[in-house]
Amino acid sequence: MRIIRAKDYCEMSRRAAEIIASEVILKPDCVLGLATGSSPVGTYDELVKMYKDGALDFSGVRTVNLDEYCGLDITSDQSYVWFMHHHLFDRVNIRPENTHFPDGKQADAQKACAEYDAVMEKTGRTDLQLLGLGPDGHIGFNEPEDFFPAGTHKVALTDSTIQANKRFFSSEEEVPRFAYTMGVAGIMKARRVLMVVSGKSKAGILKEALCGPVVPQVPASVLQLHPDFVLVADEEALSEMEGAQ
Ligand SMILES: N[C@@H]1[C@@H](O)[C@H](O)[C@@H](COP(=O)(O)O)O[C@@H]1O
Repeated sequence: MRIIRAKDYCEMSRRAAEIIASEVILKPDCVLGLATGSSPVGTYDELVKMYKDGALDFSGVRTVNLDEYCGLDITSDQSYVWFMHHHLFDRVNIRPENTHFPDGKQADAQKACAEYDAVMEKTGRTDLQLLGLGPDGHIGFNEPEDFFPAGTHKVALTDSTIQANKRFFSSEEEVPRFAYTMGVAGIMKARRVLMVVSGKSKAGILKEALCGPVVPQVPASVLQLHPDFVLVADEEALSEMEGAQ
């Protein structure tokens, strides 16, 4: 595990974007695993800046996103498809057909999950998987469980996740209760995993995930076992890990 300490959210975003950019420069047809949430927004902004400066070309890049809410139309501004278009895809020269998500509108969960696993299989091994960290230790939407779910699966969101994500909706009732998410095996098979974490509110769960036992009740703890795991976090997020690193 490598830990890159950033002063604040801005520096975290810049450092993470530099790591992603080097991937794209070295392998123009790389597969990027992408994440939603507020943590990677600054990283996407930095990538857009580099693209606009002529330093990055996304025309060969392929992407697989971690997750999608069940039931939301892709035109909904709460869907993760919309999020990715708004924050990254519509601002760079990525080909829309090279971007992939679980199909949140597919009511048949088995079909939706099998289809996404097949898409990932066809796309090939992810070169770099970007992750945020949920307040309960979730990665993607892999919520605390008694086991690590391997493949794409349907999850019931925990109350903590619903509470955390309701800020993006006009009311708590509107937060979808279910999502499709890439499984832990899908995340772990990436050649490199890059996690961005910012703020005091994540300090406790970050320490638990990276310094505590590897248990499925803290899904992010599995990252301790990844051979090329890079954490880019700001001082506030790292504040409880001092001395434990
Ligand atoms: N499914 C996403 C996760 O992939 C993300 O990591 C998490 C943290 O979000 P934030 O970065 O806003 O704290 O939010 C959502 O639940």
